[in-house]
Amino acid sequence: MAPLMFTVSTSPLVHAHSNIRNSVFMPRRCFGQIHLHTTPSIRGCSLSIRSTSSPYSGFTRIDGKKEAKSIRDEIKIEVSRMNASKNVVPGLAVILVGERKDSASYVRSKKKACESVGIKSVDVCLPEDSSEEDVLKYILSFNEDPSIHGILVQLPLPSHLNEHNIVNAICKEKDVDGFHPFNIGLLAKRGSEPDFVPCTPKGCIELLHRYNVEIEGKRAVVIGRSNIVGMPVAHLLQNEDATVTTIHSKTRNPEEITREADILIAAAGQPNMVRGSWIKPGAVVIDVGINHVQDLNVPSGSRLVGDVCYEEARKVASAVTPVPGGVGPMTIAMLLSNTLTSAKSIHKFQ
Ligand SMILES: NC(=O)C1=CN([C@@H]2O[C@H](COP(=O)(O)OP(=O)(O)OC[C@H]3O[C@@H](n4cnc5c(N)ncnc54)[C@H](OP(=O)(O)O)[C@@H]3O)[C@@H](O)[C@H]2O)C=CC1
Ligand SMILES: Nc1nc(=O)c2c([nH]1)NC[C@@H]1CN(c3ccc(C(=O)N[C@@H](CCC(=O)O)C(=O)O)cc3)C=[N+]21
Repeated sequence: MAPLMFTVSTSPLVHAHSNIRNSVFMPRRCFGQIHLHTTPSIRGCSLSIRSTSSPYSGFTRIDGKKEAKSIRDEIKIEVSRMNASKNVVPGLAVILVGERKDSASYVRSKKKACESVGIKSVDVCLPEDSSEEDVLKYILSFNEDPSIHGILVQLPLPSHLNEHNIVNAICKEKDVDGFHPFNIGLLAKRGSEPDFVPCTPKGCIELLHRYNVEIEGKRAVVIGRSNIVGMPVAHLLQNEDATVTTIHSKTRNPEEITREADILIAAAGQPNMVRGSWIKPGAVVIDVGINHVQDLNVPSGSRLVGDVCYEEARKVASAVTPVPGGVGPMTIAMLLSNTLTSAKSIHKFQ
């Protein structure tokens, strides 16, 4: 079979000149080309065995942790430049309702990330049985607070609360999650750009850009259609001229569709759902899934895995994001980026 051509760079030098101010919507120059070949299909997801060999020598592990650090470094410089010029510190308010451990852990990570770049973070932790009015009271007060430039309500909310009413109450100028219908509408509308793009989808596209993955004209398949990840990432890919197919829980024979994908984004919340045999040889795979699975070999008794069986995927794909260390850190970096953008826009600082 003739080798396929795909533009993924393996050189770390290509990451050196990123610019957070316009990086997400700006197509990047493609540096290297990798010649791909087919590999035999692989059965059985080797969950606990770390294989070191890959039949595809040009395989790239997409390092979200490293890219997120580099983005944070750029944001830190911008935050201090703004502070020096305008005497303004960007402020992010995070509202957490209830006691979900994973949500509390994400909120801690966000706080730590804010501190690392000089963004002020304000956390409000409300009890599980809070009423809609309780939550709305905080949102309306942050909407008016000039020291707050971004507001995030950690999802999922307890089931008695109406997510729609709560998310819509965040003023669109401070909607750093990009979940407000105004921003989602602009994302979906041709020829327009939202003020804020949801952080996880933005992080996925940013990784593709930073690794010089060509999107235009490619076949992209997104597994999942949620408001947080699947739907917005499909719009972003389409806005970059990919031909996009979305897979959801009612899709029949999903593996027949994923095998056509040059770019595969998995966001279903199903541990190791995407096997090696689901992947087109040479495809770029972005694993958004965050799943805790039991592992009695580790002291905590559980382990984090994605939606993609990484050990199989690395033998077929040209590039894959790991979990942890892939999309997750990028999500938080994009939240910081959106908060900085908001502060700059509110204070008219370029
Ligand atoms: N790394 C990060 O930064 C982030 C990670 N996540 C993780 O990403 C994953 C998805 O999150 P989120 O979008 O919020 O999840 P949701 O549960 O809201 O949505 C899951 C989507 O996947 C679809 N789906 C579920 N099971 C299957 C299946 N077997 N086959 C095909 N499609 C399926 C659902 O279909 P249907 O619409 O038909 O129900 C739905 O559209 C989770 O693991 C979550 O923890 C989420 C946000 C950020
Ligand atoms: N309003 C709102 N906005 C969100 O963006 C939002 C949300 N609600 N609810 C939950 C999901 C999930 N999410 C993650 C953020 C960071 C990591 C992350 O940093 N993960 C690390 C590992 C973390 C760990 O070890 O548990 C990694 O993948 O390397 C994961 C998931 C944001 N979400």
